[in-house]
Amino acid sequence: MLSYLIRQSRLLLWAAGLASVASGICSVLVVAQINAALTQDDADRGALAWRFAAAALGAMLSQMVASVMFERLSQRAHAELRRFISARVLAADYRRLEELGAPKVQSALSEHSARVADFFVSFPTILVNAIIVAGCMVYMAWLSWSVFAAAVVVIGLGSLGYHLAHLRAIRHLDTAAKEQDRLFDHFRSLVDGAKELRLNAAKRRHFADAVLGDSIETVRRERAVGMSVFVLSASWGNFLIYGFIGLVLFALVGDVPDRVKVMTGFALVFVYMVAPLETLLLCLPKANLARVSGARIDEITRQLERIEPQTTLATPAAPRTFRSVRLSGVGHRYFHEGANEIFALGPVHLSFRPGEITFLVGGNGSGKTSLAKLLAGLYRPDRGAIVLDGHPVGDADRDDYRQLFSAIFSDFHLFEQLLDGASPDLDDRGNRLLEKLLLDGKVQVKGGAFTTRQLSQGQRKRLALVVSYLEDRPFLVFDEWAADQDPLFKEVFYRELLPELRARGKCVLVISHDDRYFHLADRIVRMEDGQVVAGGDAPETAPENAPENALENPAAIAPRAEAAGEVGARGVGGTASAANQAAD
Ligand SMILES: Nc1ncnc2c1ncn2[C@@H]1O[C@H](COP(=O)(O)OP(=O)(O)OP(=O)(O)O)[C@@H](O)[C@H]1O
Repeated sequence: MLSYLIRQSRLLLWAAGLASVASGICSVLVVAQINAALTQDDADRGALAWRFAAAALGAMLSQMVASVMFERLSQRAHAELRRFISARVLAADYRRLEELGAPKVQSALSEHSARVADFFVSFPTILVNAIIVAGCMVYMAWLSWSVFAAAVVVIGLGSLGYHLAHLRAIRHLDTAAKEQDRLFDHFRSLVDGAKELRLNAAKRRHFADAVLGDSIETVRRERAVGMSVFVLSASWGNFLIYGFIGLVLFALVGDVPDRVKVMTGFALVFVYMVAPLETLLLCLPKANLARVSGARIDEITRQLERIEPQTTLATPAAPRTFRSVRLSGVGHRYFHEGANEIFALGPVHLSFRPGEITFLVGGNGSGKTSLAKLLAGLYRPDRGAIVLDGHPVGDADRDDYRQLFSAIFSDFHLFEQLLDGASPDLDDRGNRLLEKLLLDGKVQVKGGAFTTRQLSQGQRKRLALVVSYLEDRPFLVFDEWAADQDPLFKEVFYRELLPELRARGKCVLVISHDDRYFHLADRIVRMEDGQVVAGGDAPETAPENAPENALENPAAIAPRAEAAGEVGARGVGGTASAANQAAD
């Protein structure tokens, strides 16, 4: 990731790097002028003063340019990373995203990207100080080769110690980065579970001490150990420098010519070099943290690798239609790592056609929502195929296929904006629907956005229904939509809205536990333990040669529902309407 960003900003990085090099060189020149002024009696002091002033000015200007450029690089890297991760998340296979979980994505978007961006801010510090140290070395070599050779040995030893320490530190920083993803999950629980934590003091204490506390502590401990190792190795480097100054002053500089100049030069250079070297050694861990974070982002985004190309349909595309959607032996498996068990859904054989209302019923955990996700193309089938108008839906066209659907799952999300592209009558249509759903006193659509989302759960679900209506897709999926509605609105939903959708030719899949309304369905599909036990197509009647519109042959459907013991399961069209009237 880091190398990708570096490649992306190569030009700017080069320019900023050159400015840093210039700043480093100017700083060394300043020291050289100081040394000359201190030790050369016969020097032209006027020329020396000019050179000193030029070097100081050059150091300041190049430092300014480099810092501004690196700041821009850092901001650009941060934005680039956020765009890159968001794009990966948007394009990711939904199931993979579900498996990865929100906290990891959150931590990649926030902390890890901030660390990587930080690297670009610390980069000039590293570069400038590295140049100063290198320049000082060159100056020392110019003063005396033999002493310089000794300096190289000392610095070599320091670097070796630093490298060994570095390997150890990285291990701890890695552990901290992984634990931090879990910590983000706990942070979410702090807010999402606020009610539960307030209602149960023992649970709150356990969460604070054992769960959240442990996680915070692990991150603290691992990061503290990792960073301490770095800091200790920096101090070891410092000690080597002081040792070396002593060695030069009291042992190495023998009777060389210009003894005073060499000794003063070395002492001056070393004292001058201590601060940059120290900064360098302290900044390197930041670069390593950035590397660890970059690797973590890589790992997270690799798991989000896109499998399917995204649709090229423009957002306000005309609503598509379909003649039939058939699940032909489709199946999906969840592997539960902790419990080491598998939940297997299917193989399911089911057909859907426009103008048909199907109720999907069954006990908790029987697989209704999973089947709805499979049907809507959110999950790739592990087996079998989804056949749209006689053509199997593959990876290449699954995103297109999904555009047939509008779904309200129980964990639905309400966006503030309707996100339906600019449409002059969007507000009007939205407000008319709000009126129809008795929400006009609470919320309005203005400028393509809801004026508020601070509503009760049932009201929020009605807002989601408004969004669904506005999307005007041919296939609607309602996952226990009515569960949070009051009896009055349940009536409106089952007896008015659903028939109205059917009359408009919509295909509707309703997941429901409201058995008093089951008789209003055209067909009831029952699930048990991941299998369709009633209302599905028989595998042998599923193939392509089944009548394209089974609605023309309601008898083909009704007996299956009845066979499943669904009291009141009806045929479709006129039959259902008559049944409804009778029930009313
Ligand atoms: N995101 C998931 N990750 C792993 N396993 C899952 C996931 N969602 C569901 N499952 C598994 O699939 C089974 C069926 O879940 P599903 O939500 O499809 O049932 P459901 O019939 O809709 O239940 P309910 O009526 O309670 O909403 C669950 O028992 C669970 O083991």
